[in-house]
Amino acid sequence: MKPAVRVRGLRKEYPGQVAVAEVDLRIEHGEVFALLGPNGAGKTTTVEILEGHRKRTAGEADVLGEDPWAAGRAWRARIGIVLQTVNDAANLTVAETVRHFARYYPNPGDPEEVIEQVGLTEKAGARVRSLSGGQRRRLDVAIGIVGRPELLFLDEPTTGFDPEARRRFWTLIAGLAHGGTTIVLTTHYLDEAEALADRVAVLAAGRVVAEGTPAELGGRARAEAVVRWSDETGRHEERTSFPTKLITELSDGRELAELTVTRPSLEDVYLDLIGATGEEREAA
Ligand SMILES: Nc1ncnc2c1ncn2[C@@H]1O[C@H](COP(=O)(O)OP(=O)(O)OP(=O)(O)O)[C@@H](O)[C@H]1O
Repeated sequence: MKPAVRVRGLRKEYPGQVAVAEVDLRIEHGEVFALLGPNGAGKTTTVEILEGHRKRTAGEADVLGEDPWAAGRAWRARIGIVLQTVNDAANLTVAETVRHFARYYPNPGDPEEVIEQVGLTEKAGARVRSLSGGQRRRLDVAIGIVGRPELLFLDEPTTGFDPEARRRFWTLIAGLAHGGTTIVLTTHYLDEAEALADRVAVLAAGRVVAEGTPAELGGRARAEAVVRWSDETGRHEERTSFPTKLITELSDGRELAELTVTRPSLEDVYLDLIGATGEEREAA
C-alpha cells in the first residue's frame, strides 16, 4: 500500500527567503507523525503544502494518492485541517458552527458527538466570541474532525490549553489514531510528541535533521545512563550502558544515598539536534 504522505525534495522559496530547503518524508496510513523544530524551521509551510494550501517551488508531493496542489473537492473531503489561526464565525454558537462545517462533507460525524469529543458540550449553546482561547482551539479541533477525515493535520493544536485540556486532547487524538485516522501534527511540546507520536521528524532551517520514534530519536535509546549517588566522601556521577550492574556493585546490599539513574530526555536530544546554546537550554 502506498504511504499516506510521501514527499521528496520538497522546497519552498519566498522572495529572499528559503522556507523549506529540502524535505523528504514518508508517513504511513494510521501513523501519528509529529513535526518538531524551532520557530521558522519550516513546519507550517511544509504542512500547508501537504494540505494543498501552498504551492511548492520544487519536489514531489503525494498525499492520499494525489498531488495536493492539483487535487479537487473529493480529495479535500478526506482531509481534516486544524490551522494555527482561529476561524471567525464569532456570532454563531458552538453547535451552529460545528453543524455548519459538517455540511461541507459527504459523510460527516454527528456534530453533538464531535462537540462532546472535544469537551465543549457545556458550551454548545455559547457564542463563539464568548469562548476562552483554549475553548476556541478545541472548537477548531471539532471543525477539523467533523468531516471524519482519513488524514488530519494539526498545527500546534494545544497551544493555549490548560493541562487538563491537553490531556483530554491527547486522549482524543489517540482515539482517532486507534480508529485508523492518520495524523500529522506540529508541536513545540516535546511531551506532546512523546505522548502521541509514533514517529517524529525534527526540522531545522528547512531540512529534516533527525527522524525516528520518540524513544530512538538521535540515538536516545542507545545513550549511556548517568548514575548519581552520594556517600561520606561526597557526590558521585558515572556514565554507563549497564546501570543495573553498576548499582549492584556499588551498593553491595546497602542503600545508596540520593541515587538517580537518568538518560537524555527527548528535550535534551532535541536541543542537541537543533544546536541550542547553553543559555537557550537554561531557558527551555
Ligand atoms: N508568506 C510568507 N512569505 C515570506 N516568508 C514566509 C512566509 N511564510 C513563512 N515564511 C518564512 O519561512 C520560514 C518558515 O516559516 P514557517 O512558518 O514554515 O516555520 P515554522 O517552523 O512553522 O515556525 P513556527 O514554529 O514559528 O510556527 C520563516 O523564516 C518564515 O519567516
